[in-house]
Amino acid sequence: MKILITDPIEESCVNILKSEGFTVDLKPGITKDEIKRIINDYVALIVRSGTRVTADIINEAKNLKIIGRAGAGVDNIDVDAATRRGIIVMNTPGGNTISTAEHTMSLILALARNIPQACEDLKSGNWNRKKFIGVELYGKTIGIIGLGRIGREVAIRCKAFGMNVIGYDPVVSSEVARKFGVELVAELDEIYRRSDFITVHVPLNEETRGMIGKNELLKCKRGVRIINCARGGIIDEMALLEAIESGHVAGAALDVFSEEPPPKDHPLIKHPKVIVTPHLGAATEEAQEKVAVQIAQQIVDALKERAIVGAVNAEILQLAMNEVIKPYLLLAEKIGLFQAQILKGKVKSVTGIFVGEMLKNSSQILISAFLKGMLNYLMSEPVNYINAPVIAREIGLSVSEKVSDDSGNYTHLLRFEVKTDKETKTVSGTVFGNNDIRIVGVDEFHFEFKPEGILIVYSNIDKPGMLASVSSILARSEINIAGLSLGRYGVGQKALTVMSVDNEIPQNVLREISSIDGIFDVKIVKL
Ligand SMILES: NC(=O)C1=CN([C@@H]2O[C@H](COP(=O)(O)OP(=O)(O)OC[C@H]3O[C@@H](n4cnc5c(N)ncnc54)[C@H](O)[C@@H]3O)[C@@H](O)[C@H]2O)C=CC1
Ligand SMILES: O=C(O)C(=O)COP(=O)(O)O
Repeated sequence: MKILITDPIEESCVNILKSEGFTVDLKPGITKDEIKRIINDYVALIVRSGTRVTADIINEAKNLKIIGRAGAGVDNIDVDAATRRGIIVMNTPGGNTISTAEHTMSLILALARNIPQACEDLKSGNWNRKKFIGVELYGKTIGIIGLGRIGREVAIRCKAFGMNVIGYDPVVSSEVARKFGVELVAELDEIYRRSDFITVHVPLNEETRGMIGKNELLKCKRGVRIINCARGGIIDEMALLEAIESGHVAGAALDVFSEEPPPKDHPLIKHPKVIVTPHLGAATEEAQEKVAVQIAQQIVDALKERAIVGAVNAEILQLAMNEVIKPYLLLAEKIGLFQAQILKGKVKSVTGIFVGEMLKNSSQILISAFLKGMLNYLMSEPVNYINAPVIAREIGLSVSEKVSDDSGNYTHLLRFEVKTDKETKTVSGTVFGNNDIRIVGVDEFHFEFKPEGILIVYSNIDKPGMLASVSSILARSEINIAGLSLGRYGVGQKALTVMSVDNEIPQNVLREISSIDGIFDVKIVKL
């Protein structure tokens, strides 16, 4: 199996992958066209922020299973396109947290004391002590937007400088924020209104793109200093330039830019009140070693199906590695495949009904497993746990779940109800022992059969001779019956028969069985 790496990465990443038996092609600086030309050969792609993994690359990658980001931000990867194709996207959060927090502190201090400007001035032969008078951090208020891994480490360090730290993050509680010395505010406006320094530590996404623009900057205190060590594009660059030129913003420190590398004559970068670094937040020996090792180990674990760590679009996959859940996933998939082959009409909706705490807690992945089984049969493109819900949505399938206490005496029971434009069909199953999967109900009929191999499924009137007629046709064609399961209402009423056979059923045999009086809806099901 081959792995492609398209950005510079520490050697330890390559060494780990090779020691686990993978072939690794390290091609930093490779062009997009070249990636598109060769990507089909690879099962995994590893990038940093330099490679834009766009939908057109992803669509060429027929064998790709994982896109690994050696770092935190995945905004350079089209995660939706990857999910649609069933490709895992994973990052290595935490590996570069400290380095980025320390870089943020370096920028805050450098900005407060005009260090880059003073350094450049002195190197060009001047001795200007007055020109570079700065401000103290002590006693100033810093507003931290985004109190995740990096935001929190920045908060701890700002506290050590005697700053008053306020923060905004919709998913963090006041209690948690207080542990890091942060006063949580309810509105971003309060950050703008109160802060002497503002630093952003949020991911770049549709919600955060341009979140600090002209209006937000106007809400800030006059003389505010702004730091961006997260992503270019979160702060509107032109609005920031205008606010600095007008004197409303005293200065900015930027590690990241909306276009990287930025254009040569970027007016914001050239501005004397702006200090810049070329995306160096994670550029330390320690961070690079950590993210290189982490991404290599995560990819090995995922490709060898040992564990899924760091997946940003497939959190539920971790459950698929759980030995107790595994047989239920196989069962759900087989029920999906079974339903797809016996249903009449166009599928409109699927409802998963779960009995037992363990199954209720795993409902999402069980539904994905069912959809995987059903959609792989109905559609020509490959469907897996990751893209199954997306594809279901695309084709207008309504998917829901219910919990049930109607266990039919089973501790754990899965039931999938599928509605088409012609009928509703419900199939249930359970697992005996550790991994003996069984279908135990089809509609109102109770059964017990193993969902595997070739099955003949038919409805019939429950009267003498039905089974003998079918078995004599099969015997004549030298088809061996391996198992039999009958479900019926009562004598003389409608019944359902599931017969497992050892050989393929030729069309003429199928026609002959279908023509028996009292037998109808004959289906061959392959599981
Ligand atoms: N300059 C550099 O080299 C580096 C930059 N980064 C950037 O920093 C970002 C943050 O990294 P981590 O702290 O590790 O991520 P994280 O996921 O631990 O934290 C992000 C936080 O932002 C919060 N958030 C999301 N949307 C928000 C919004 N609209 N308003 C306020 N808060 C919001 C989240 O709730 C979360 O707590 C990354 O996404 C990446 O883009 C990360 C590492 C290095
Ligand atoms: O991890 C992140 O989000 C970063 O921005 C670091 O980027 P890099 O891996 O240094 O290109």
